[in-house]
Amino acid sequence: MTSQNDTTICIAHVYRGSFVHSTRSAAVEILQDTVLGVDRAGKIAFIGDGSDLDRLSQKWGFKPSDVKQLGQCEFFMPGMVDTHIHASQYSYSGTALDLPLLQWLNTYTFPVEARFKDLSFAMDVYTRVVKRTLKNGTTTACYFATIHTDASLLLGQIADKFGQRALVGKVCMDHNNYNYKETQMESVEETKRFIQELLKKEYPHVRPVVTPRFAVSCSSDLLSALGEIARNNDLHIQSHISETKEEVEVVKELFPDHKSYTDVYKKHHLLTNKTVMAHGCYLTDEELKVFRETGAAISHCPNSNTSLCSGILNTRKVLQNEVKLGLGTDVAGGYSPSMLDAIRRALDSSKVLTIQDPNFQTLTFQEAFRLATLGGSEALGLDEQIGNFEVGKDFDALRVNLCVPDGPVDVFPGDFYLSLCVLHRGIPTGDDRNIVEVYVAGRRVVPLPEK
Ligand SMILES: Nc1nc2[nH]cnc2c(=O)[nH]1
Ligand SMILES: [Zn+2]
Repeated sequence: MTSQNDTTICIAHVYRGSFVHSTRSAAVEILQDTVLGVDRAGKIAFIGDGSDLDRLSQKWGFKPSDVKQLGQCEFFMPGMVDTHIHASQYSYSGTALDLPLLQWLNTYTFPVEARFKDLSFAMDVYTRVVKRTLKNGTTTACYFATIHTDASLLLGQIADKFGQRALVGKVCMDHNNYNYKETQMESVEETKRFIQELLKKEYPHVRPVVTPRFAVSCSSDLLSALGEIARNNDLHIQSHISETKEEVEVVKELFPDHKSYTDVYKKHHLLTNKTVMAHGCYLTDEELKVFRETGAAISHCPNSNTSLCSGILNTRKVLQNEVKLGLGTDVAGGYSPSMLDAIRRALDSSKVLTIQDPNFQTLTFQEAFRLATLGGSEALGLDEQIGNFEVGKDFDALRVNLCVPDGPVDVFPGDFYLSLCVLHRGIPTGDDRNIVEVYVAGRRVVPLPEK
């Protein structure tokens, strides 16, 4: 269907049914019997009431018979935003979780990442991780690749091919015990080449992100150079911060002239309103204040935090400090590529804090849902474009069916009307089988192409 109305917006698709999303004022809002139109550019052109269909069809120039009606057990929710995932670690996810972070990196991670010099290995792993995360409803991923420029460019190409929205980072590190590193000059030059070549491709939904691995593996000169590259090109920045106590101590020794771990990144111009830092388990109130002032965001990676015994992020404190917060899978420190898992782990880890202190205000299910969608879009500075169903935003959406044959969720007759209760049941028990279609900027990307 391609209809053109008098304002020359061409409507490509119209859906009718239940929609659930977060807004600035409501952690979860359920829109029953709603009609949503998507234009040819993949943007949401209108949202209206089902009872108003005739008027909407005249105004927007579509035929009521072209409307795609959702089933009784179905609803649309916004695509999920994974604010921190290592595409290059996907091949060993679910294994090698028996060491603390710094040993884990040297023992398992760096040897695997070193293999990405081989583009055929990179092609295999990156193709699988993009397909797997899309099937699990990740419409936007903020990826770490490896130090290899050409393999990192390949990740961008694969995300574009399968239609995933992605920030892709060529990892930078010039300081490390293991033989997986670059010189400072190589790191800077290759980062510039990566940015230039990725931008030259003009992929509509794939952008480069400046990626110092973390302060432990970067010299001060490299951090400064990367801060400057990000500023000169108005780019996103991603890294890790305060994931474990041991790491915080190492950073203190490496950067004795800095007030805190946060101060290291701030002084090197790496904390901006386009920065997302993973973990942050041990950030002090003073450091959180710096995050708020700079507009930098935190990616909460609960699966990884428990799998590597790193720590527990106090999400309530982060939210109370008005620091932007999203969720990340942190594959392969986190063993699951699924953002539904990230929602569940965020709730679990918050409950552990309540067990330790009954006065701790546990994260609600609704808040966790928001972190995975609108919160993630805010953390990546993409909330003008994605994150919920608002007119003018891109239609990044998941069509969820709670009653798929042989699916993991049992829906009872009284549940058919979409309610918070049904949603509440679907999130803890549902999985990728329930995500029957995935859309990025209006394009259907799941089911995946056959070949
Ligand atoms: N979880 C995790 N933390 C890191 N800190 C520096 N590099 C990494 C990594 O690859 N994974
Ligand atoms: Zn990470």
